[in-house]
Amino acid sequence: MASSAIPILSPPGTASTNSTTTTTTTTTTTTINGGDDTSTSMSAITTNTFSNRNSIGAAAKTNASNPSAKPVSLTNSNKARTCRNVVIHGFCKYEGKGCEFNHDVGKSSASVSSPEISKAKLHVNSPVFKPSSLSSSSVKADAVNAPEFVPKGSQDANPQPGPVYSDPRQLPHPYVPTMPNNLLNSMNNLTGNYSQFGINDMPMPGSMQGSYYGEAPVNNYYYQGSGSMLQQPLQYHLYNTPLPHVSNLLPHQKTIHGFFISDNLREELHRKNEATLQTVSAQEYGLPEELHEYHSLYPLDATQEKSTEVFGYQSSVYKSMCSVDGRTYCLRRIESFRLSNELAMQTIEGWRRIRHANIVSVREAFTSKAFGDHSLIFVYDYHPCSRTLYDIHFGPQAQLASQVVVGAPKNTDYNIHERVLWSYLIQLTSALKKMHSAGLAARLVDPTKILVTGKNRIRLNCCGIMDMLTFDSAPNMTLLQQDDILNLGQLMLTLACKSLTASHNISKSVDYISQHYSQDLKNIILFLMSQPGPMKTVDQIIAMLGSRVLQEVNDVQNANDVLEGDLGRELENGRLARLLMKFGFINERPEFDMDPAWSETGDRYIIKLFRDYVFHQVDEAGLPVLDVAHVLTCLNKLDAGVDEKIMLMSRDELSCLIVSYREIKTCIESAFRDLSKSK
Ligand SMILES: Nc1ncnc2c1ncn2[C@@H]1O[C@H](COP(=O)(O)OP(=O)(O)OP(=O)(O)O)[C@@H](O)[C@H]1O
Repeated sequence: MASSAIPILSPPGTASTNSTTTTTTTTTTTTINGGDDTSTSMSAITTNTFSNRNSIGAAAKTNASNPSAKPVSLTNSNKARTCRNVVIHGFCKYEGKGCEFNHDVGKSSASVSSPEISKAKLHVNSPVFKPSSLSSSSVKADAVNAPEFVPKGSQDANPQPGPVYSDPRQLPHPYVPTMPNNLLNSMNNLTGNYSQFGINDMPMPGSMQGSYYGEAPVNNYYYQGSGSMLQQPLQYHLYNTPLPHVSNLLPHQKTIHGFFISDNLREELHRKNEATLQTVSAQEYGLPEELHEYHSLYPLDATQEKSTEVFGYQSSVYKSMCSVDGRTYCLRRIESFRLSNELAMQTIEGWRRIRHANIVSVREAFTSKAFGDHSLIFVYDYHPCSRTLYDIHFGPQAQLASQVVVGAPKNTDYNIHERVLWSYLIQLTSALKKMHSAGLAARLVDPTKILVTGKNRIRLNCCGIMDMLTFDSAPNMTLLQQDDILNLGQLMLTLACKSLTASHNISKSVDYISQHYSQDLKNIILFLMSQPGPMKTVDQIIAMLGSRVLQEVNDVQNANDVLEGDLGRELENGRLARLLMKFGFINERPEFDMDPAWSETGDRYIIKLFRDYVFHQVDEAGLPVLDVAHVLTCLNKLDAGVDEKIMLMSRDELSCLIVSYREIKTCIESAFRDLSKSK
């Protein structure tokens, strides 16, 4: 969608009402409930006809000034009055078929130029008429069952010919949808584009359905038609950010984006869902169909190259689905490793108990021959779309960025921002604290084994692997914990200097840090890398972090507030979704309680008319009006049960009801209660 800024006239009370009193002066009003419309919750107005079904938003007049209004019968005196259909729509389809009003508007210049007509433009967002004298309590059933008006003499075999408009300017303004043209166009475009995404167009079966080997299906997606579609498209960009020329709205106006979570977050969540659901053909990729309790393996390694640097063995990583709990996990396979001592398996138990925000949780470990060799498999929590710290700061993209800024002055984009470095340090220290307190050691504080699972959000990965791989050598845990601290220092040095070889020349690296970062950061890195004398502990690091921890807590809480705001907006949408579900349960239900007409009678009839009002409006050409803002506004008002009144029109255009959102809400609740009681 190129642009989806929809100015919405809100809040309800601020809408102008000038068109409401002027469009209704010729309406023949019939008050259903004995004429006592001050105590009537809903007025049913029966007119000779309202053409252009559901072009609602025009106001209807109730006889508010006359509380004891009685039904008015049509008499010959009406011949002197201009037919309202002609006034609103330019023609009356009952003209010559019994409609008694005057259709000879062409000769009456007053009726053409009257303010009545100029203000009678029907409009989805037109403010609705809110009669001051009508109270709203509940809808009387007899209002719904009120007899429909049938014009006298409609069966007349010799209808009088009505006036013919020779000059189109005499016709009143046609209905103009309120949706901005650009939105309408973009919606049309979208519809067109999505029609291209038929299953037949996607040559995916049996092949990888993702962008795993960087074949850039994303480009295909954005440049549709320029290549084959490899990826099931997601509606990431269904709501683009508003274009500048439509985003300068008045304070009381809202864009469509105001109703939903931010684009970035929505896209990120979509991407994560997509990544979690991606599959490949096991046969094609030489993967086992099943591995212990896991199936649907999907390789996560970005390259085919397998290094033995970290573990001493080749390893590979897969996403997979657990057949026991249906969840997605990450499997790390240590290839060609034969477990000689069964006791080594017990080392994983300590790790299974660790739950920490900066540690990728370990689920279990097992051996398998499913790959045709002796493999050791570790199962971890799966974090979709995560990348390693190495990828982010030393991967091809980061290198490209560094080339641009070679020789750049202090604190340019080339260096990692100091606040990010402190954040990493605090998170990793927190993870180490948890492990060391549990008598464990990370043993892998390495940029390739630290996952970045969100913005500056890191987690230590691959915990427990080294314990099992080196079980026989019975390593000393105290020394391993000292190594963790040393490795943390080296990692920070590497990141601060943005160089993988920073630890080869420590004095030069420290010089670089003192030039580009604060004294505090340099001191803490030096402490981490210093020889233990006698022993360094994580608590000492925490003491040195000092007030930086407070800064981190503040940042985290701010981020939390933003997410809570987004959650709040989705909560609103959740309410609307529930309303729509209730509509679905009630509307067009073929039968309930032995009554085939249940969904068409009583309260349900009003609900049906309201559904038409919200979703089935048409413009003057009979084309559907697809105004998302109108739908959202109506549903929000319905959910809130506001007293604002709207006019609902029957599909045969012979009768209409004036009813408040509060009353419709009561109808829905009552109908839904009936349905749920029947269970
Ligand atoms: N728990 C996990 N959840 C989700 N994705 C993961 C998880 N662990 C690893 N990955 C993904 O798998 C990819 C490969 O991980 P791996 O640890 O093998 O990194 P690597 O850089 O390839 O290291 P090595 O050179 O040792 O193979 C990572 O980039 C990451 O996207």
